[in-house]
Amino acid sequence: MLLKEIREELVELNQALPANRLVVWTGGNVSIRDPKSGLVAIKPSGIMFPDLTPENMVVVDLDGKQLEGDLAPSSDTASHLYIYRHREDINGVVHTHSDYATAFAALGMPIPAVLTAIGDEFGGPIPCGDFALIGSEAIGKAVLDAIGNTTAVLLKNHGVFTIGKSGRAALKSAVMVEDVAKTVWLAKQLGEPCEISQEDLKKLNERYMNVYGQH
Ligand SMILES: O=C(CO)[C@@H](O)[C@H](O)COP(=O)(O)O
Repeated sequence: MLLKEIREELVELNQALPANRLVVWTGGNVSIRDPKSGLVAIKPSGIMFPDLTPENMVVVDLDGKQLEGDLAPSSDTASHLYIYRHREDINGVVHTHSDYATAFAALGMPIPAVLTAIGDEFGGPIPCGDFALIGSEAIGKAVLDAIGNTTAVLLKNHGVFTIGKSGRAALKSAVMVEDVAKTVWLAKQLGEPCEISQEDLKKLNERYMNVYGQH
């Protein structure tokens, strides 16, 4: 069986979606690209998260040819693959419908850069990309058209897509998006949140990426 360790990690990352309250029922999906082979492992479509196992993960090549797995792959497979084909630096893609971030998406509204946590993690506002129908690579194109240099994007009327150098990095971005979306939503109930300057956003992001934590 191909990609044993990646399959195990992929189950863990997919199950982290409901555990972090980023999805309900069978919503959302995670994929990981194996940097060595270039193959992608992705969640099967419409399966309850507790029923995901390393064996029922689906392995596809970058053109979408199913190499392993008996179940149909995630509905968003073509879009994940579009992202991997166009971004060699990305090895993890996460899609969620997390509540607060998706409320912004329902309005087609970016999340403004009004918290240091947004500067740290995203370096600026979290953009909102165009509406795209589910089932083709259109969502992947909308993600890359809007995402710029950051790791998260809202898709209008839909939800959240995040990308990362690894599946875990993409998951972290998805958790952070929901956290800041909630705080910004709360702030908007009290008034108009204050934007952080471009200069300070850049400084926050550089410190977080290069100094924060253990180096
Ligand atoms: O919103 C969508 C489709 O983009 C998904 O999040 C589905 O809700 C889950 O689809 P599968 O990955 O299970 O096919």
